[in-house]
Amino acid sequence: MDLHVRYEGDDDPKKCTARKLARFDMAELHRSARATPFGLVLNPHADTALSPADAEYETLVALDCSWETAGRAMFEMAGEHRALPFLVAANPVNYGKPFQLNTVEAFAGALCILGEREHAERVLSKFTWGHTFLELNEEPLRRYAECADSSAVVDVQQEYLDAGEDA
Ligand SMILES: C[S@@+](CC[C@H](N)C(=O)[O-])C[C@H]1O[C@@H](n2cnc3c(N)ncnc32)[C@H](O)[C@@H]1O
Repeated sequence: MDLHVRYEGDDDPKKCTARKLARFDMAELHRSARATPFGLVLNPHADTALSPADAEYETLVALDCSWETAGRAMFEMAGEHRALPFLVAANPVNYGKPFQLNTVEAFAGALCILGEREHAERVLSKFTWGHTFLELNEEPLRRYAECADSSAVVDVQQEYLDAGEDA
């Protein structure tokens, strides 16, 4: 799976995980939506959850911008848009927050669900906290990767959301 980033550049460049991936030739940055290749777009506002049924695609796209500007309109670009199911961030900025992943975490979560666990480990290995993302999300990632389709992923996600409400 090729990793592409629609790079907005409005976040702290020193902490930007997409720029770091690009430095290691692990992802390609694009400065405009037009220049960004068609593929699976990781979009937290999408109506459909990512599932193993999406593994036929060869291009994964994230939008790297600050969470303050990451509204629905920012994601207007060609592609098949998918939201990631319940997963928890492990990065020092948003540690423990569900759904609000940074770009490398979003790529890694998606790669695991799409059956490319080794690729996920490779991208995360560039970050000191990277392996923590896989540890924190070990069980949901394994279960999502076993689902047949998006609705099965949503059913599994509901169990984690319900467990959170009971806690
Ligand atoms: C808002 S940017 C923030 C990036 C941060 N500045 C960094 O350095 O990594 C994170 C991107 O990861 C993807 N992403 C994060 N959480 C997601 C989710 N729950 N569902 C789908 N995509 C998500 C989206 O493409 C989103 O725009």
